[in-house]
Amino acid sequence: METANHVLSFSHEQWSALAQSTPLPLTHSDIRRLSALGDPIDLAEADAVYRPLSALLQMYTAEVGRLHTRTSEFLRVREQRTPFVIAVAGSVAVGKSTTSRLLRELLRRWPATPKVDLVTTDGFLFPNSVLEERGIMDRKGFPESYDRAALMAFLQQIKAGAAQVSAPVYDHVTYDIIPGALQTVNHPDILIIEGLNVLQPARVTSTRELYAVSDFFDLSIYVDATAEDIQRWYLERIFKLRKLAFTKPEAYFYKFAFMPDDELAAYAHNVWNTVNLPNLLDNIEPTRSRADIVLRKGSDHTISEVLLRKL
Ligand SMILES: Nc1ncnc2c1ncn2[C@@H]1O[C@H](COP(=O)(O)OP(=O)(O)O)[C@@H](O)[C@H]1O
Ligand SMILES: CC(C)(COP(=O)(O)O)[C@@H](O)C(=O)NCCC(=O)O
Repeated sequence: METANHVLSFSHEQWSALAQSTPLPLTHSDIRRLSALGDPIDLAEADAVYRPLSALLQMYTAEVGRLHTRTSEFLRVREQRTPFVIAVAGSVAVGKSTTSRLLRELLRRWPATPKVDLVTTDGFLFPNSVLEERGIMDRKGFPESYDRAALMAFLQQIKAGAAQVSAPVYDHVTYDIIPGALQTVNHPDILIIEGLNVLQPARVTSTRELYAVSDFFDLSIYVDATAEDIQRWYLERIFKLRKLAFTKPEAYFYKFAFMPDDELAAYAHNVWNTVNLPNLLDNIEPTRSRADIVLRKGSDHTISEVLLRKL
């Protein structure tokens, strides 16, 4: 017997057709702002695919807002609504940051949600000194490389409705946490939290409580692609970074700035095969089915399929 499917699937064509009936087409000033992000985003794709997605996310936040008003009346409480938290998960180099920055800009355009913040979970990695002490410097990005309790506490504060909640900051140039640096989030309408491991299931703690960071999400998105495509994007990104970030003397990878192409490619293949691919297969991909929305990308970064859980 065929099992019933709890997921709706839209092809690129079906999904982009929704753009025709979606409000807020991109204006010249939106295009200027999106271009200023510096991401290689195809603006026609942003308008056709990500704009309907932002409309759908907007619908979810508006409905939760209505539920908040009605339940507050029923309970006779006067609590301010908490930020709507959207998680963005997926492999290293699948395009989580690019997708999150684009969604942040598109969501900000809606009158009900002008304040959208983005936090990446790399700020919750343990500093390199701790990773070295624990002998897990080559496990950066694996679940054990994060200060999960600090991430939980951050999200718990956000969903408590606290003002001024701070997160540590990671620097991809120095490849480490910036000592003392903080990103402060001040009660946004929407918070996007982006990272490899945000959909990890609950673990038993020393107090024997089961907890998962996803307990504090209102909605989650998994960005998906084949491991072969992601590996290529990872390599291409390293070559792009060599021309930019790696040339800074303070860069952790400064030694790579002048490395011959074949040596840099060999290094990147090695990191992919020994770190990022095993992390994808063992820890990240198994969480895909927990997401509310899956964005499946084709080899040219276009969204080939959108999968949504049925309501
Ligand atoms: N929609 C897109 N169109 C073109 N290139 C993209 C797109 N999304 C991501 N990329 C490129 O793919 C690489 C990985 O994307 P990035 O957002 O940095 O991944 P992640 O945050 O998942 O590590 C980068 O070089 C980025 O410029
Ligand atoms: C910093 C990252 C762990 C990503 O962190 P995230 O924001 O997804 O929590 C990753 O980009 C990374 O640097 N991984 C280490 C292996 C590598 O150098 O590719």
